[in-house]
Amino acid sequence: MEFYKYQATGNDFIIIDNRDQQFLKDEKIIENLCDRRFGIGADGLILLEEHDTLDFKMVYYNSDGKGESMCGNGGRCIVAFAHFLDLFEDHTKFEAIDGDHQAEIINGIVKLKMIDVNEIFTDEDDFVINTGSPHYIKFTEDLEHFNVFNEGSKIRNSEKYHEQGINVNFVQILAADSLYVRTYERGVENETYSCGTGVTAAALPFINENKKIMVKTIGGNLTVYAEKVEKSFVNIWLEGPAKQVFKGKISI
Ligand SMILES: N[C@@H](CCC[C@H](N)C(=O)O)C(=O)O
Repeated sequence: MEFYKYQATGNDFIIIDNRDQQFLKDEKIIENLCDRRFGIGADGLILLEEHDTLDFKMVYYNSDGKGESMCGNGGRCIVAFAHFLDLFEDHTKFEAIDGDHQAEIINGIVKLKMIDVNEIFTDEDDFVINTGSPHYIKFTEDLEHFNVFNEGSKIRNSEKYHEQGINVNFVQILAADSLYVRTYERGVENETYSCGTGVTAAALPFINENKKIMVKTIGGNLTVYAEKVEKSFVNIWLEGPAKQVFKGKISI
């Protein structure tokens, strides 16, 4: 079976064209394929499937083989893959676990429309925001020297969150429209180089008259656009590079 490897600001994914439904959706197989020592290695695995009315369907799994949430960087990668497969010209619409998404691609830069966010919850001094996947947002200083793995896994495995899990984003404010974000991802159970839904969640509290927030991650830069309408955030777009890295054959 043929697979492709894509990365979007260092968040990396195995992508398989599953329009023929040949891929066996088995948690252990997906976990093994994503293993960086015994498999191909990736933060997640994504299947591109047929859709009745839209260009395609995205089926996402974290590297632990479980798939219960949306992946923003994975969404941008599958748009680049669908473009590579000639499924659309420059604008597309596809279905993911959290609903339908519009996207566009220009010169390898993918802009993905995210779901509307109707509420920002607080947890002590921190925020909890669902952008298709659940995110804990904690502000910190000197993020470069911060222990994201230790502090992130503490919150993710805390009594309040351990059952459902949560992605934990540490955010340093660089300017009114510029952030640095590092994320401990549930389902990878480690820090990843970037998390699209996490970057989006981190940017939303900064959206007011300012509709564009630049976000630095370990793997590169992303831009979040959104509009605030009363307590809700609408017209949310995540923009950044998404790239095919290689292709190969799975021998299982
Ligand atoms: N890397 C992703 C987020 C993937 C989902 C997350 N790990 C979860 O389980 O909620 C992104 O770019 O959004």
